Amino acid sequence: MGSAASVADAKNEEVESVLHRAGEDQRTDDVECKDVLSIAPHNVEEGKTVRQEEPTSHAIEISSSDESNTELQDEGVEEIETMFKKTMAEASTETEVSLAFESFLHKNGTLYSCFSQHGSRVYVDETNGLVPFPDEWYSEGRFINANDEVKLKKTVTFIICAQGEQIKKGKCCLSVCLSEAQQVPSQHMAPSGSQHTTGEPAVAEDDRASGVHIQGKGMVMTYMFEEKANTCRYFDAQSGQWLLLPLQWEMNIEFVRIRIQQVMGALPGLGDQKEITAALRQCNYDPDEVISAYLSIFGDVLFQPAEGEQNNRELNSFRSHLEKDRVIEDLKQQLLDKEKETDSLLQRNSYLAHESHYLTDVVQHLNRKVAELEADQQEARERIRALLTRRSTAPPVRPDPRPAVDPGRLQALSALTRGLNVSNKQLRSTLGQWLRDARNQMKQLEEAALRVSRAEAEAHREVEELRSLYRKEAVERKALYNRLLELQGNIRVFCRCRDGPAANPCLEVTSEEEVAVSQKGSKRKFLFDKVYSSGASQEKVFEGTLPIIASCADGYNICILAYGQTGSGKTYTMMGPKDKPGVNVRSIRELLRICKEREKVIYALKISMLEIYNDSLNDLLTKSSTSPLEIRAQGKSVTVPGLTAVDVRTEDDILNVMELGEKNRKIASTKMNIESSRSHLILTLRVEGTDTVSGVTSHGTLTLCDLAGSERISKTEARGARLLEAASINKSLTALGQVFSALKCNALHVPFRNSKLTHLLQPCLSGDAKVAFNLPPQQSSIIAESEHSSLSPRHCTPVCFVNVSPEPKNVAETLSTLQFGSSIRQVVLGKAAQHVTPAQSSKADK
Ligand SMILES: Nc1ncnc2c1ncn2[C@@H]1O[C@H](COP(=O)(O)OP(=O)(O)OP(=O)(O)O)[C@@H](O)[C@H]1O
Repeated sequence: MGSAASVADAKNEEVESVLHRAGEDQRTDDVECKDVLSIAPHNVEEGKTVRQEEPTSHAIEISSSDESNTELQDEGVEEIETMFKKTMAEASTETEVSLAFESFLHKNGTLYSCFSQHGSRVYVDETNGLVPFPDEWYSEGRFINANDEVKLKKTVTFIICAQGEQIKKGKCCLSVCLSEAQQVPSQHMAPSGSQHTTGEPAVAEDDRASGVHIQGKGMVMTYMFEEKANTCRYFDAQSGQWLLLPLQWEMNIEFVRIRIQQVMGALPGLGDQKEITAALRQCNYDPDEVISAYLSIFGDVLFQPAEGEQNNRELNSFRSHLEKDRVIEDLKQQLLDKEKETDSLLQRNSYLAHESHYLTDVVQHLNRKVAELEADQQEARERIRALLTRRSTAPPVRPDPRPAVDPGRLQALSALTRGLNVSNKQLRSTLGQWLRDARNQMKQLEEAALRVSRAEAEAHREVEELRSLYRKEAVERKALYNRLLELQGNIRVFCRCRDGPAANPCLEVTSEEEVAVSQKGSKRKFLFDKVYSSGASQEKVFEGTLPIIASCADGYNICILAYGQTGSGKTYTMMGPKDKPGVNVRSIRELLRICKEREKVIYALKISMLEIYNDSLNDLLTKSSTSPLEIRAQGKSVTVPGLTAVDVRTEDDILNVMELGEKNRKIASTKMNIESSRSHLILTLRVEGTDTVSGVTSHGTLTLCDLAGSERISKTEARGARLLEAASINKSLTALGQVFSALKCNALHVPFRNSKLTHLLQPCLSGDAKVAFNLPPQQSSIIAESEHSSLSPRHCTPVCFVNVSPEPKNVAETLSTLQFGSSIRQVVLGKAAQHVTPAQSSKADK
């Protein structure tokens, strides 16, 4: 085994070296064929041409172009023969030489031709010839049609010729890549046969000339004429003409036979030589074209060698299948055509049926007509006959003499008629013109109306826009005005009208801010921050005071007053019935809610109630007081020593306290009010809040004051004690008016001490003596809360309800009350002060 292997290796090396040299020779020599399949002796000298023909048919011919170098040629021939004896010893015995031809596509785009033999591979380099295939290239590219390589192992017919004589002929098996084989140019496919035939000397040297034995004719000379396509003809001596050779004979000509062999060698599956001959004829005797034609038709099934009969059968069956398919296709097409034809015939048929139906109807109709006409004709004939009969019997009728016509009159009539006709024509044309004009005018009018309506809509839209703009402006103006008042610190005055008689009320609420009073035919209007009509609910009325409540929890003194004539609804507004609580209850409820909401602040609420009756103070939360209460003033701060102050936590606590105070209030029946309050009620709620975070303490006071009735004494018809009450009430209310007057004109002295009422209300109606500490905001969450809730000074200024009655008999009091309210509305109190104690000094202050 070892020796055999070494012998084989040595043989391969030799082949490889020959191949390598051949590559070099190809670069330097005038080589006719540069195909990598060229195999040449390494010592072929200059002047010799190594010619490789028909590489795809694998027939190799080596011929010399220089006849003078006979010795060298002989040497070359010997060497070639030796080499082939070595390398293709097996060829003659149909043994395969495992020399494989491959194409390698490098990733840089270059296609290399390679050979491999016994596992070693070389490739053809443009400059260096055959070079060992680098290992790294395996990962840098791929072999093309490597699979086909195995399939295309073919038996190679080789003929070695020298000086036109065949010196060696044999077969070997080589592997060739299909792609390469297909890429071989067809010009290399020149016929290789050089068999000399007997016949005409003119074509004796030509390989197209040949001879064939034809039955009955003997041996005839053939020649491949190069016409438009090659055609094989034989020379008919009898006729002296070149005649077309039948296939049966043609396939035996060497020229054709070689090509048949080539085709059959490449496609072992083909068996019918006659058929191949026919194909060759069709392909201009180009075996490559025939092979590719077969391959394109039957595919690579032809690479598999098949038994002749079986192969024929398969091919025939394939063809018959193809034929059948074609026939089926034709039949299908015919069927489609027939179907279309049938459709059109059916359509035509239905159209004709329709036509026939219609024509039948027409014929019937015509028949009826004919019958009618015949009947008419018959009748006419009978009548003519009757007339003829009558004429023959009756005397001739004389024509009536024509009436005599006056030609003059006839002419006049005719002229008149013509004139009338002309007039009529003119009238028509005038009328037509008028109608056209009228239509035009109508059209113009319609357009104008359309324009007007559009303009109207536009104007309406503009008016609406202006209105909405005006409303917006009014709201903004109002807001600005309110803001101005807030900045100034004006007392807020709300007017509430109670219900009255439906007929002739002296009061009229003209807008949300205006009320008008009619007296003796004249009307006076008063402006307030808000006017509530008799229908306004307790909730609605409270809404006006709601914003100031929160500031009490921030350490401001808040005061809400109710002023008005007896029976005008002051107590109703402030206290209200149980089911419709008034401002007092609602304010305290709101305050409790706010205190509860502020989790970081601990609030302590104390409530006290007193009345000012006949200019003396009564504690309404105790019955045990013996000595009258006195007011103690300390700067602008006012206290009532000994006044009961009850701690309250819940709404119920407050309601109970208020109920107790109400019970203790001095009430008497007046002519104006069955349950008239004869005293001023002052309910004070002190709110002390301690911030658990900063330790800052706030001291706010909510003062709710239900003043006694402001009626004139004469009207109450009071006597005795009632008279004294009334006088005292009037005095205190007058003092209140004087205080407001002084405040309004910014007087240096404000007479707060003229009455107990004004004295008690001093902290609410003036700048407060207790000045706020100048604390940084972060130290006081109370201040922060206050700022956060955007409280303006306005939110801390007093609120005064002026209650009025619409009854005409009370018009004077109503006017007086409204004047009072309108007057105090102009009082400017300035910025309210916040009462807070810082954490460090809170103890000292207390
Ligand atoms: N807006 C109102 N809606 C319904 N009833 C009202 C209204 N205003 C007043 N009243 C009723 O009119 C009567 C008199 O009202 P109220 O006692 O509140 O008047 P007053 O101004 O407090 O009188 P006085 O000064 O004499 O105490 C009460 O019975 C009260 O219920």
